[in-house]
Amino acid sequence: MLTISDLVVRYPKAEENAIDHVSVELDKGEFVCVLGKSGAGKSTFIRAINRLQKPTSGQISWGNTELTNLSEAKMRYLRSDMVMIFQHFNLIPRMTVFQNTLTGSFGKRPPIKNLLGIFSEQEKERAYQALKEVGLSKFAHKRVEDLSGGQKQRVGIARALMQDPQLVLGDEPVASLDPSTSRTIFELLQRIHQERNLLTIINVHDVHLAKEFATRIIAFRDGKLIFDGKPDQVDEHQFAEIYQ
Ligand SMILES: Nc1ncnc2c1ncn2[C@@H]1O[C@H](COP(=O)(O)OP(=O)(O)OP(=O)(O)O)[C@@H](O)[C@H]1O
Repeated sequence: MLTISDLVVRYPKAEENAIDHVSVELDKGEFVCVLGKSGAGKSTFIRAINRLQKPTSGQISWGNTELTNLSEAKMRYLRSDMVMIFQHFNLIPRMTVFQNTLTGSFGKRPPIKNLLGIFSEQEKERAYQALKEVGLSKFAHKRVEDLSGGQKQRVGIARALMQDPQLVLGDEPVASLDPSTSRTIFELLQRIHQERNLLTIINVHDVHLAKEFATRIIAFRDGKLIFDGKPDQVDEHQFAEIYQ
């Protein structure tokens, strides 16, 4: 269970809170899509959960662990429970698909092994397995820079699977992809979500995708949580409220 209590994020020198006293509980098994117009606070919300953005006040708890005051070392370990899938993939373009996937195991290994690039047979096997899961086995030894956007995002997902995550965060993971590829990526995320019984939280601009794939939708406006409900409750009236 992810429990967010009275969360505030204010950026330095900003006059308004980017996240303004938000409380919400999200549970395993839920596929949550986060809606809101540009600047509403979606990305800040997602980034505060894994502390890429430090909260100004309030609490975020994952299970029994309170995240907001955790030391960086402990957070680093815990973060490996959580994975982030980014809009621009955050891959290393000149490295192969396989090498990029292996980097997903970094969080739980001694830094020296990461630095030297030493991986066990078991880790390599897991990377091949992750690539199989996202349908990229054939591309394992291709350089990432030679892939399409959708394929790159699959590498991002394979890298995430290497961490054996409990919580998947997506910061607009399909914003750079065409509609058909976006749908395929959502199908993949949904399959992984269901097979592993995860908590998945994804920012998305496309309301149709959110309504089709989410089990729950939350929406922000000016940093405030203004909607929390089932996808079929996002009707024309709600749509106008969210995007006005
Ligand atoms: N690094 C930053 N420094 C200062 N202000 C920021 C920073 N990042 C975001 N903001 C501000 O915080 C608010 C929320 O931004 P955020 O990126 O979370 O919105 P968003 O809903 O994800 O928008 P988009 O859909 O355009 O990505 C906005 O007013 C934005 O200008």
